[in-house]
Amino acid sequence: MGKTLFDKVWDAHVVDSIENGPQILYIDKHLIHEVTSPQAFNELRERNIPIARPKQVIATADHNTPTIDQHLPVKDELSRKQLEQLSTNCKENGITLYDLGHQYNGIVHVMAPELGITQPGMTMVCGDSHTSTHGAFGAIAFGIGTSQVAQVFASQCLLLQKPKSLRVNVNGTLKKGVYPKDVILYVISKLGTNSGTGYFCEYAGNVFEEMSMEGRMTVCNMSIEMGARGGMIAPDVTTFEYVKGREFAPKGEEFDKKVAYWKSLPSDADAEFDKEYFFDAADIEPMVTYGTNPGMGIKITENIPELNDASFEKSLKYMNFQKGESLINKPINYVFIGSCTNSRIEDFRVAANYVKGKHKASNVTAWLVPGSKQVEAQIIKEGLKDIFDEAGFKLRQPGCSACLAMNDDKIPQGEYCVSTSNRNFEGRQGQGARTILASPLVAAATAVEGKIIDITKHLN
Ligand SMILES: CC(C)[C@H](C(=O)O)[C@@H](O)C(=O)O
Ligand code: SF4
Repeated sequence: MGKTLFDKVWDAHVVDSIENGPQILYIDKHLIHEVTSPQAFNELRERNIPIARPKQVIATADHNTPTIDQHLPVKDELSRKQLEQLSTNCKENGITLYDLGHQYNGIVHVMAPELGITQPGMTMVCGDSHTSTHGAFGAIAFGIGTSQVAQVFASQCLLLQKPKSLRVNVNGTLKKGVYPKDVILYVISKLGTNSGTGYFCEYAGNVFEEMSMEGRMTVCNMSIEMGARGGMIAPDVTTFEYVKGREFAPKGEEFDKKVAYWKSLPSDADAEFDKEYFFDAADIEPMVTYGTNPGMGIKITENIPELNDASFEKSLKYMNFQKGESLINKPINYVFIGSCTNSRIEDFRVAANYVKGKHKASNVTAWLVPGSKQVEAQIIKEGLKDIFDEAGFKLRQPGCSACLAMNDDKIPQGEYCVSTSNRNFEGRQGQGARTILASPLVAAATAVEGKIIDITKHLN
């Protein structure tokens, strides 16, 4: 039987196996941020264990960072301490940190791929669930808990049980106005938030083959929202072209050698998956969520389903939505374009293309938050910032921002926010805040109209 992409990368990293038990997997890259690393650093310090391979660890500050006035001292005391702690820990242990204000700073899942740290065939971990993002390159990348962060610090390895394999196939032609975010929201709405539990997912089909790396990252990012340990897409020419020439990518002959190896990674034609799903691209439309988990999604033209289920009803109550209702024309006061799902240059191009020549609705507070300093610089360089300025939007500085209420960017109680992030859990964007997940296009259109519109009727 042939091997899957996952099998190939996994097998190449097994250091040792325990009969009928877990395996020891070598980890190529360990990404860290301020939220989930302090406890692990403390554990090592207490036990007097050095970091095994500090050069394989890369740090950034993202969750607690403010998105305005980043040149000033961080106002919030807790956040400031958290960031200072990260800086001290990195200095003491010889770990490279792209701290607040550094030209390479950004959300961990945006800056690492953009620097060429993320490469096909690697094993990558981070104490962060959306590490699945890096699977877009054909890497095995997944989030780990704090005790595992300590394990990787101490050994550059992890003790793991091999997950089962799942493949999601999407073939056909996507309609106009349908973006990678809609594809993944659609898949999760069909499969549910537990469908991937115990599995590692591969996305296959011409829809993913034709996607940019930015789009693939958006898709893999949300693998965790269907319960999967991670998601991955076979590396191809699009991947190689993206990686080529980036700061930490292999260069010259070394790059060519790597490409030859990366070409051997895609799943064999006769590889078998434990579970497989097929979707038709033509069935997908711009999506919105109406509930409090990412699986509660509908096409923007559809109505909220009418289910008799206690948790469903609780969810609608939190959102203040009715069964059978349409979200079109719902007044919206907050829009967030950002997060590790949709804060890359392409996302801002989509938003800018829509808002060009239009103006932000007066009732809307819109946060446009680039995923990294490099994305921010690119937005300015391409003139997108001017488009946003003219349309009455203000571009903020990079960070996780309103994706989760860990910094100053919080959505007020009871308000709706159309958000390009990945989670719509209760209180995720602020206590009592109500999140509607959508693509950058739907978010931009909402900001211009001050309400949700049927975007399918507004595409030129
Ligand atoms: C804070 C961090 C541990 C968390 C995660 O693991 O994903 C955050 O990034 C999130 O998106 O909820
Ligand atoms: S942007 Fe959001 S989902 Fe991504 S790492 Fe930050 S908090 Fe987590």
